[in-house]
Amino acid sequence: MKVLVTDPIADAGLDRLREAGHEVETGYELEGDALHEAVADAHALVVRSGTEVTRELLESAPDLRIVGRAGIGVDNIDIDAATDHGVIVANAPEGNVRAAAEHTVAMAFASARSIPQAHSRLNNGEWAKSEYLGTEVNAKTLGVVGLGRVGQEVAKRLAALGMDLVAYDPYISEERADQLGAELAELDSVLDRADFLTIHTPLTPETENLIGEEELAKLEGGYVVNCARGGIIDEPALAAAVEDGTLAGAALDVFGEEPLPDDSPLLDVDDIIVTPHLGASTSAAQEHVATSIADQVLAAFADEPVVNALNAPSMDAAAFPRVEPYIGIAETAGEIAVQLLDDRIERVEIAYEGDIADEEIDLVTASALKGVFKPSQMHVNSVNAQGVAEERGIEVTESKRRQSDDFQSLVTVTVEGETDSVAVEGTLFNGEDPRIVRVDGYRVDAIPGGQMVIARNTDEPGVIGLIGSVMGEYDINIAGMYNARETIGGEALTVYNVDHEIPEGAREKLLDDDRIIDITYIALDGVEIGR
Ligand SMILES: NC(=O)C1=CN([C@@H]2O[C@H](COP(=O)(O)OP(=O)(O)OC[C@H]3O[C@@H](n4cnc5c(N)ncnc54)[C@H](O)[C@@H]3O)[C@@H](O)[C@H]2O)C=CC1
Ligand SMILES: O=C(O)C(=O)COP(=O)(O)O
Repeated sequence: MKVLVTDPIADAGLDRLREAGHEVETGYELEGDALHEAVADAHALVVRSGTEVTRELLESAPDLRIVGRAGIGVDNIDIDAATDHGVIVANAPEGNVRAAAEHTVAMAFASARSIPQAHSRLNNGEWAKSEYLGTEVNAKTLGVVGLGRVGQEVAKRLAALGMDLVAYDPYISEERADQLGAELAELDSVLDRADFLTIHTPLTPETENLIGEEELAKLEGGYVVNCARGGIIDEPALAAAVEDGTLAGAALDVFGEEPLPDDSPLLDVDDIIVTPHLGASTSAAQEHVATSIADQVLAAFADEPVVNALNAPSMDAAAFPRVEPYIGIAETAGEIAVQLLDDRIERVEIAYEGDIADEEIDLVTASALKGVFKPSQMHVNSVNAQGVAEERGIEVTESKRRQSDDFQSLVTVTVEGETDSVAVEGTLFNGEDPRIVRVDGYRVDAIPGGQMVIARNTDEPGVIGLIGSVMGEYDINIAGMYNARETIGGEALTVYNVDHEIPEGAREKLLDDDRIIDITYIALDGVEIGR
């Protein structure tokens, strides 16, 4: 597989991918057409904040399985477009949290004590001691906007340095805030009370320009630190507020446009200090995020759950082995059911009975849908299966029942149209052998894999012989056969596991016989998740 890495990541991550046998191409300067060309045959794309992963870029990458963000923020990735293309997007949400929090604390101090300004004066030979009178953080109030992972780490550190905490975050529980000793309040109240305001939300449509001229005015006399994302604070308004003395200072690590252009108004103001998006740039953080993303790329290649997938079902690694066999069973059941349906598909129901009902089954459901859509040749996988169903107006339901009448666990995929409905049931024998045990009401015992032929025929002597001899004529070896019937002389269904594809000629020959109602050939490639 080819992994294209377009922003610098730690060698530990690159090595992990290479050691697993993959081709790793680094292209840190790639832009425009060169970037589109490089991604054209990539199976994974690894980025940081420097690469815009747009819909157009994803369209240039037909083989792409995963975009790995070696860091937290994914505002540079069009996740909806990735989902539409069946591409997993995963980030590394933990590895750089402490680095970002420490940088925030450093920036708060640097701003409050004018460290960069004083340093620069001294480098110029000026001993400007009398010009710098700083502010202590002790006994001041820290306003935190976004009390998530980074915000909490900042809050803990600055609380330990004597600050009172007040936070604005509509999506965090009162209980969690209490544990941190933070009071939750509305944004206006946080702005009124804070001496230092620190931003830690992601950049989203909701947070874009969250802090504008009016908000900055409420913070009068205070300091602003932004180590989250440019675009959350209105930059011209911030430059003006610091310039005219409404604010004491600002410290910024992130900007609306990166790299920060030379003519940015932020660069002309002495009390605004800046760093070039360094929050995550420590060796420990970089090593951690690079290896985390490498592991997730490898998981995606191996069709295993991707732990920090943002647009695909993910699952606890310990539970995966218990669920994995059902992923293949459900896909097969979906594929068989839809091919036997004599109708336009309107609903899919996936029913879980027995032990499997206690597990996280999102991946299994996605896989059943993948099977349902497979014969349509659409590019459907566990990432976009739900979306494809929705787009097509196909209703998807799941049901769970702890008891199972005959099996330890049973997964039933039912596809329904206006007038027809077909259910296919699968289970694991002895906890390890996957079996399809019922097809459209007929009890069978078929191995879900390889190539299968499902014959529906009238139940009368000679039909099985006929099918056998036509298969023989076309050199098709039968590996297994499971026959079931409704009533004597009624309709029968036979599942054949075969070693070769059924040529159209054989199918037609069989269908020419009145006793054969239908012949469905299904080539199954077994468990294949993520693609
Ligand atoms: N400067 C740098 O190098 C780094 C920057 N970051 C930035 O920091 C951001 C936050 O990272 P984490 O704390 O790990 O994310 P997180 O998801 O753990 O926390 C974000 C918090 O913001 C809150 N939030 C969301 N919308 C909000 C709104 N409209 N108003 C108030 N609160 C809102 C959420 O409820 C959540 O608690 C990232 O999205 C990234 O953009 C992260 C790491 C390094
Ligand atoms: O992890 C994040 O969200 C960051 O902002 C870090 O960005 P970077 O990986 O240094 O480009």
